[in-house]
Amino acid sequence: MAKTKLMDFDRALELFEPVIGLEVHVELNTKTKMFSSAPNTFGAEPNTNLTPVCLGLPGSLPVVNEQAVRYSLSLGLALGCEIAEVSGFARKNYFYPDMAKNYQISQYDDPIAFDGSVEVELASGRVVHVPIERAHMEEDAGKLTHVGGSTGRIQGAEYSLVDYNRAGVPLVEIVTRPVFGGEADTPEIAAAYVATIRDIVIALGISDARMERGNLRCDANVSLRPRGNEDAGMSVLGTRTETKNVNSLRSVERAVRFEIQRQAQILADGGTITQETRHWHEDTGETSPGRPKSDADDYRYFPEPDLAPLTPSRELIEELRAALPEHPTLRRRRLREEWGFSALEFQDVVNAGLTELIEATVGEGVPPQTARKWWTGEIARIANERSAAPAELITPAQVASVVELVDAGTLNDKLARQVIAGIIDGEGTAAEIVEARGLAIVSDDGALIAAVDAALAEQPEVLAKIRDGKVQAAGAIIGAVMKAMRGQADAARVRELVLERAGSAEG
Ligand SMILES: Nc1ncnc2c1ncn2[C@@H]1O[C@H](COP(=O)(O)OP(=O)(O)OP(=O)(O)O)[C@@H](O)[C@H]1O
Ligand SMILES: [Mg+2]
Ligand SMILES: [Mg+2]
Repeated sequence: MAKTKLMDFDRALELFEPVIGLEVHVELNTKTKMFSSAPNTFGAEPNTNLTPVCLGLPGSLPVVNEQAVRYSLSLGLALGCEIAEVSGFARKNYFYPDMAKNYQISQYDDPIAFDGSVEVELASGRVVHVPIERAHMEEDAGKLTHVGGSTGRIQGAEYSLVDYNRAGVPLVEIVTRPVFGGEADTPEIAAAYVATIRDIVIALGISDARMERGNLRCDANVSLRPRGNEDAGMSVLGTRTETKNVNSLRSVERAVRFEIQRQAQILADGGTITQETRHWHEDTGETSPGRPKSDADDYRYFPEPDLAPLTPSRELIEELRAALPEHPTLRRRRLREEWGFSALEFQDVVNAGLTELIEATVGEGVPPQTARKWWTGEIARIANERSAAPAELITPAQVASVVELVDAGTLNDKLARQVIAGIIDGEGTAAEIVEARGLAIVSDDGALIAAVDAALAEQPEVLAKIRDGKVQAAGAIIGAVMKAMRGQADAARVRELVLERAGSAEG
């Protein structure tokens, strides 16, 4: 495939203002599906999580999942949306083999939540408010696997397999209004917005939110308009493309950036943008055309006759509002300040998914920087080595018990690492491991002095240097003593003793 002609990104921004709109689909982690009692679990044998409702078999009737409604209401509230007093379901009619019913139950002109705003913080610290048009409930379709052929798509495949386990899984689609005002950071805004949605649904506990599993998927709409229209708002918008199902944060950023550069080149060459869906290719970093799509796509929406409208009570809404968790962006800002971490330190913690563990460890009385050091250091290293999650290896209380022994002078950091390894291997409590492995620091000066004297006697040239006032030479002796003590000594105390004994040793 010929490489797509792209305009330099900075040049594209000189000529055009990028406008983006994001549609995020969130799969809810309810026990059962949106309209049936079929289990909502990932990874089951294909076509086993099914009831007649999932397949739309004649005579089957959908029933709304109450948990899914509560989750959707909570999400709507967390997005700062208004909640509709009455909202209904509608049939969106189209044919595709991943959908046995030939229609998807969705919401159309009366979504459950609308008119919200999400605060998004960029790496630079800039805060952007992304306006939310609507969040509506719908059901997921099944999953197709195309076999043979080279496109990975239904066209050209030898045959395709269909798994309806996902058909009927509850979804919320969150749709933004067009986002203006991004410049060089428009691609980053897109990724940071999706990250914030992910954080919100995780904080709410309503979705597993694993993008690689498709629990959270983003369609990225991008258009450009010539400079000079910045104040025109919605009245002058360029033609958009919609890149479908982008499934990582990095890909969202790359796909938006790519579309800006691609569209800019076409427009600058006097061409026009085709309104279409596009596919993102992780390997080449490019998008390719999908199907043409007009705003007037006629899905023949009509009210779902088998479902009554949703009329959540004021009491329920207020109950859910009161139970909302702290907004993840605000929570992060608060924790960062409370812990006194640098932006980089904090970002590392967030990226490693260690925020909650560090918070719990601090709750056990460990200073934040100490908690950070152990979780991002030794524990993360072992977790990585064993492809395990840190939380599965050791608890915050266990980490605190090790830190306590360090503070008490029983352990130094090196010994503490061995104790942590012992805890992870199930050898017992920190105290038991110190006892069983004989790990405690030797605080008996008698044993230390003997080791220091022996090391000084072995390296008379170093001894002479120390006596000449070259104190930095003591490092060699300290090292030898620490080695002789198998690390079980307090290095600061050893240093004191080395200087003391060198001064008094007879030459
Ligand atoms: N000219 C434009 N440039 C960039 N974004 C746009 C433009 N026009 C609309 N958008 C954004 O595109 C998204 C359109 O999503 P919406 O769900 O409303 O419709 P759709 O993509 O036509 O339908 P479907 O849900 O079937 O994909 C919204 O986020 C909207 O803000
Ligand atoms: Mg949409
Ligand atoms: Mg769309």
